[in-house]
Amino acid sequence: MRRKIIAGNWKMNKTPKEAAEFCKMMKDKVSSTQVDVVFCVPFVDLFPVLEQLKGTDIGVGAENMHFEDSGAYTGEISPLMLKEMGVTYVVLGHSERRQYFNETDEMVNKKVKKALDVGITPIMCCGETLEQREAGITIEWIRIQIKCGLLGLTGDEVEKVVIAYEPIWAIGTGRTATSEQAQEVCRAIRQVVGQVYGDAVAEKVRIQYGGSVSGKNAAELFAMEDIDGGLVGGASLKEEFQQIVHYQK
Ligand SMILES: O=C(CO)COP(=O)(O)O
Repeated sequence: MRRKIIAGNWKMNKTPKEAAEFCKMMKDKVSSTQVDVVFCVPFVDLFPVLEQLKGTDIGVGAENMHFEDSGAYTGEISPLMLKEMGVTYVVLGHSERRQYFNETDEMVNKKVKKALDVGITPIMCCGETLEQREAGITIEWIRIQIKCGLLGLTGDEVEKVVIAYEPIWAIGTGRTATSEQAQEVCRAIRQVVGQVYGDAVAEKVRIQYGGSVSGKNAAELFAMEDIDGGLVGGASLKEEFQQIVHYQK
């Protein structure tokens, strides 16, 4: 039985002070023994968030990182920096990074490998555009993203990766994929992992859905067989996040 993982992705929101206040208010409300809960936050918020969440079972993640340990990469943050701070997750290959910062599958693959090497759990994102969905090539596209993102990893490593399926047309639009649409793609992701790394690995890998997840639709989405939780944008910035974490109630 896979343990569900529900992660907030704050994106470029909350100053360090706002981050600390929010965590102080939310930490007891989103503590859960049923599911893994993670806050993925901007780099400058990591310190106050780690401070506030110390002693809780809530994980803290970054929203990106470089694939080198150090070097002449002005403005970048390295995996070793994150590791030393106590960061345990990192979102990689989010569609916003692919779209606005030209991240390629090859870069995502390097970052996923590096995160695993330093002991940070990657949350690797994939997802299709509306045009791709309408052209009927969603599954093909997702299979390519997954195969490229995981290229060169061992089965043991793949088991540790969290995969987030986020249809781009559902992000920040209020237009959630139906639970059947989300399930169909999450199932296809598990199948491709199974084909490349074997069924035992596929059974263990956790696959999240992301895209307008809310307190209202979380229970239905997370009840689907191949959906092991969510990557939550807008609703993770608000008290509503607690309804998502406690979706069973
Ligand atoms: O991109 C997302 C999470 O990474 C989803 O964002 P929303 O929940 O705001 O649609």
